[in-house]
Amino acid sequence: YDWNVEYMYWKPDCVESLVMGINGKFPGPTITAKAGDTILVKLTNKLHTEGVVIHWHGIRQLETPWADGTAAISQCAINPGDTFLYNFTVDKAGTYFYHGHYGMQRSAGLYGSLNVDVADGAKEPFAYDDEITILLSDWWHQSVHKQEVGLSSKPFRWIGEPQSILINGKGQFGCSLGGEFINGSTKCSQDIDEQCQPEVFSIQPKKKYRVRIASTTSLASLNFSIGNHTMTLVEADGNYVQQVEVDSLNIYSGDTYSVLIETNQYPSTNYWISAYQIARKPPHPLRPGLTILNYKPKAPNPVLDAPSSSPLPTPPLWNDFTGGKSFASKILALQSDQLTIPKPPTSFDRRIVLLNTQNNNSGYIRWSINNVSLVLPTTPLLGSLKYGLLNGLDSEKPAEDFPANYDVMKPPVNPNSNSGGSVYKFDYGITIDVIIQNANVLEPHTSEVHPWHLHGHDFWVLGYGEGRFSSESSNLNLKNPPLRNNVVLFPHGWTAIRFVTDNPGVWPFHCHIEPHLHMGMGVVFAEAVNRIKTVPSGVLECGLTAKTILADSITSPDPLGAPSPSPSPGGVSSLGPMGAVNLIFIYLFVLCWLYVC
Ligand SMILES: O=C1O[C@H]([C@@H](O)CO)C(O)=C1O
Repeated sequence: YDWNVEYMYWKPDCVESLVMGINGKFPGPTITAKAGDTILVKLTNKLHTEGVVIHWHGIRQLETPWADGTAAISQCAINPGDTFLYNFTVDKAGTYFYHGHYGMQRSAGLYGSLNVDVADGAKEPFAYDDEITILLSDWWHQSVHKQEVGLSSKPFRWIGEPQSILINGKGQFGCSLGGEFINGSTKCSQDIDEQCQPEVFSIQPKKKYRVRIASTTSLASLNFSIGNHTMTLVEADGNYVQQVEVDSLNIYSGDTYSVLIETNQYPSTNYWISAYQIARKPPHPLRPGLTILNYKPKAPNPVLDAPSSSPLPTPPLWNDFTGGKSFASKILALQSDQLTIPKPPTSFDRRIVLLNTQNNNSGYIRWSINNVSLVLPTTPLLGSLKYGLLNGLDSEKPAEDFPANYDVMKPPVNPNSNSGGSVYKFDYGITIDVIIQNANVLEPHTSEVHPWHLHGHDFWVLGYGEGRFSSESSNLNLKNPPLRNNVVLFPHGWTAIRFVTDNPGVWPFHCHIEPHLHMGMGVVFAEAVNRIKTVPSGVLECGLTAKTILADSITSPDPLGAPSPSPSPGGVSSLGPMGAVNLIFIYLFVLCWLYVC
């Protein structure tokens, strides 16, 4: 793929805004691949004054940790005008997406779908005739730059709830397709702009469809449903799950699912596809993302024909966390004789408890993990760790637990926290348990939902619980825990996950809510960095690593160390031509010295 990232005027929800698009499109193009394929994306930064990177959400980047697309962690941001080549393998079939991972560029619209089919000759554990892809997002009229400044200002300015929920990049602000069914809402007029006309999903009757659904929302958690169509859940985050029938899905930012539907309903009616905001109090009147499922051959005008649809699905109560937990507990690993579904090791080698707190550092509102609010360094951590550049790293070792007397049900007694790069170092081949522990925010009796996402891995979700985690009394599921890369943390509760450190790299683990990560809600796992062999030129030529690489002359032939326009596919050795010359020189010198002695 040859992609240009640029700002464009666009009307995602019928209101003109600046949107970050790819090749003049918003959302970016859908990538469709087969398991085992190599993906090459030549990304040119056409933003005039900002760097850019793209993260391939859910792709583990086996042996290509430098292609994970996290600015200041796995690579230097690509400068305006520069081109960078992402070169990685999609090793496993599933539903994924990609998005910006620098500042709040995901919220600016830098995202698209990434679907991986099974390799030729391989079979999914379910059958379907065709598929549709749905990418959910949320949209603000305030630019992400204003949002970012507000979040780091004193006094703090919160971004508020989204103006619109988008389905495949389209929403309607100030009106609703389902206007007559939503208290206080008005129906959209016919002549809404093409850029915000809902995408109608037209399907053939009497077939089985796979619906791939991913959420790249900045903030919103969503309840997704398709009117009159029961959904059979078959995949979560690129892993097969036990088939279970549901009427709706609770989908948090960073989650992906596949469901199967039978198109067995009366074909002359249209059916609503709806995404209602949950887990945070939504605005009034409700502003769900809406579109329609339509049976061919009748091709509807979505605005005119929406009222002739079956009844609009009713939203759940936004704070129905009991329903949310019941849905989460239905997601279990598929048990299969035909497929090898990895089981978790029965015990762990190291357990890390991560307390999530909201803090007030002299009027600056931050989120912290074990009292450290993540601030990324200017040199990518992959480089500082690989080359042992201590100046690029925090000397402070992050805490593995939090004080026994901390009351997770109350606001913090001391709301102050520290800032830094919270890097946990892991040896190769050990089993890590992480307990993500939620707490009360600064406001009494309040705790929020946080979806946590791990890069470079799938993890087993061992369980969820209320209050403070206790190793004696908290139940963990070792029998059939689902493998995922994203997991919800419920208010005032805990979530336990397990993974094995078998993928050398530097992997962020963070809240997938964009403003929360911006406010420090994450940590970094540095895993067996000594085993990372090659890093192509163009990845680390910034900050302290630029100096090291130049000084050692071990990389880019480009004397300025600027990201090379096209690193060769598969990566080039960090030992560039100059490094080889140096080695020969040292070898000759040692030989002469031995001879003289
Ligand atoms: O990070 C957040 O800040 C606000 C609020 O807690 C303080 O204004 C909010 O709702 C968040 O999720």
